[in-house]
Amino acid sequence: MTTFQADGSVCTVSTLSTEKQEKPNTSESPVIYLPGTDCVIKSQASLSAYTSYRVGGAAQLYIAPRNIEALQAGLKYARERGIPVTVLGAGSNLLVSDRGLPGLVIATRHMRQSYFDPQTGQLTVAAGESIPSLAWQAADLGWEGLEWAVGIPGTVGGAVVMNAGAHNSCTADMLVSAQVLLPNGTIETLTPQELGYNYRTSLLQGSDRIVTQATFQLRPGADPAKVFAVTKQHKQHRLSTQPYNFPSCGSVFRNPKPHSAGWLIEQTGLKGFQIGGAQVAQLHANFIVNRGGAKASDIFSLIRHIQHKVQDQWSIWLEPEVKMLGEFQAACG
Ligand SMILES: Cc1cc2nc3c(=O)[nH]c(=O)nc-3n(C[C@H](O)[C@H](O)[C@H](O)COP(=O)(O)OP(=O)(O)OC[C@H]3O[C@@H](n4cnc5c(N)ncnc54)[C@H](O)[C@@H]3O)c2cc1C
Ligand SMILES: NC(=O)C1=CN([C@@H]2O[C@H](COP(=O)(O)OP(=O)(O)OC[C@H]3O[C@@H](n4cnc5c(N)ncnc54)[C@H](OP(=O)(O)O)[C@@H]3O)[C@@H](O)[C@H]2O)C=CC1
Ligand SMILES: C=C(O[C@H]1[C@H](O)[C@@H](CO)O[C@H](OP(=O)(O)OP(=O)(O)OC[C@H]2O[C@@H](n3ccc(=O)[nH]c3=O)[C@H](O)[C@@H]2O)[C@@H]1NC(C)=O)C(=O)O
Repeated sequence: MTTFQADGSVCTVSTLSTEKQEKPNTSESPVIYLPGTDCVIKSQASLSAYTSYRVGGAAQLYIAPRNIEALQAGLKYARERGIPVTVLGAGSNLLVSDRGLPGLVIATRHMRQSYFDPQTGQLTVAAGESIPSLAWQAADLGWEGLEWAVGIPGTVGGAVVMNAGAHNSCTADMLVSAQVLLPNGTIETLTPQELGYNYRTSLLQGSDRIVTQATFQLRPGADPAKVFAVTKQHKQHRLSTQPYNFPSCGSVFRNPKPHSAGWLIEQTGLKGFQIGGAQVAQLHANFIVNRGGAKASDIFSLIRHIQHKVQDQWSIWLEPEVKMLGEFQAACG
């Protein structure tokens, strides 16, 4: 839903492309809410519905808060019970173990709100907003700066943590500040310098801070048709070079230097190689696609197989970009 204000600013609440429709609770079991909120706590919630790979076991407990108050209540709930917390955005860069995850899984994807401020050219967005949706909205408004983000099916929070990027731009380039929630429930505002950005990395990776909101500096006032054309061109380039027809996590490995991971894997002869339902994509060798019925363990085994084969041939150990959550075991033999 988009609201155009009299001062030219635009507020939007949108949906995510990795999201499946929530089914109404038709079972007899009572609905349990986080104390003091309308946020439902689900038990044994299958995480395959919440990751782009469409694999993974269940979360012991799962919540998807819509605002900071519910998120704070979730952290308090976990703290009081001494259970671990795992944060998901849209799950588009995750491999979740078939055994599932213990403790409380918090998905930020329902934390939605965006505000395009025409006075400052700044876009302030809640963590669960969809990055590709924002790219299309900015294009519609004639705001430059997010053309690169089209086709990256994640949330703002995930992009801030991963330093998501494409076409020689990345999240850190436009980020003004990120608001984060600490485990004790307090809020901090951090600058890009404090977040220690580098290629596909930030200090938020492996930290216990949760991104709740981000502000980006964009460039309003361009011709919408021009911004739209560049955005569309990036999307078309992606569709012709990356496999969007099967579930994936995007690039599995970070690019080493001097050769890209896709080139190294293709030169190792692994295109099309398959373990269970997991396959090295024919269109792009740095994508592993779920050809149907893949288990997380198939994808994990294929990741290890690729690492060993590339190491044998090129003496390079490829570092995964994908975040692996839960327990995995390398196949023996
Ligand atoms: C088809 C496809 C194409 C892709 N193309 C690109 C690309 O071009 N460039 C690129 O960079 N990536 C790409 N990706 C990968 C992925 O979309 C990005 O890494 C994205 O930024 C992940 O966002 P997410 O919300 O899905 O995060 P998730 O995958 O849910 O989480 C990623 C990490 O961030 C953490 N996290 C998520 N949200 C928060 C939060 N609010 N606070 C704290 N921690 C959080 C998680 O714990 C996890 O460690 C692609 C993926 C797919 C499926
Ligand atoms: N392989 C995988 O594992 C996964 C792939 N994907 C794919 O990632 C891709 C992300 O693509 P992307 O286009 O960036 O975002 P989406 O297709 O997800 O669209 C995001 C938003 O932008 C709007 N939008 C899309 N195209 C246009 C357009 N041409 N003009 C104006 N608005 C538009 C959509 O509106 P509306 O809803 O009205 O179309 C939607 O609100 C999708 O193709 C999705 O299928 C997503 C998840 C996993
Ligand atoms: C998809 C992701 O990000 C993508 C991002 O979308 C694109 C576009 O900017 O550039 C990076 O891909 P990439 O380096 O593989 O880009 P490409 O242009 O497709 O390939 C690089 C080079 O490898 C070669 N290549 C690629 C795939 C392949 O199967 N074989 C091959 O030889 C290409 O010919 C090209 O010379 C990002 N990947 C990484 C790990 O940095 C992601 O991070 O998930």
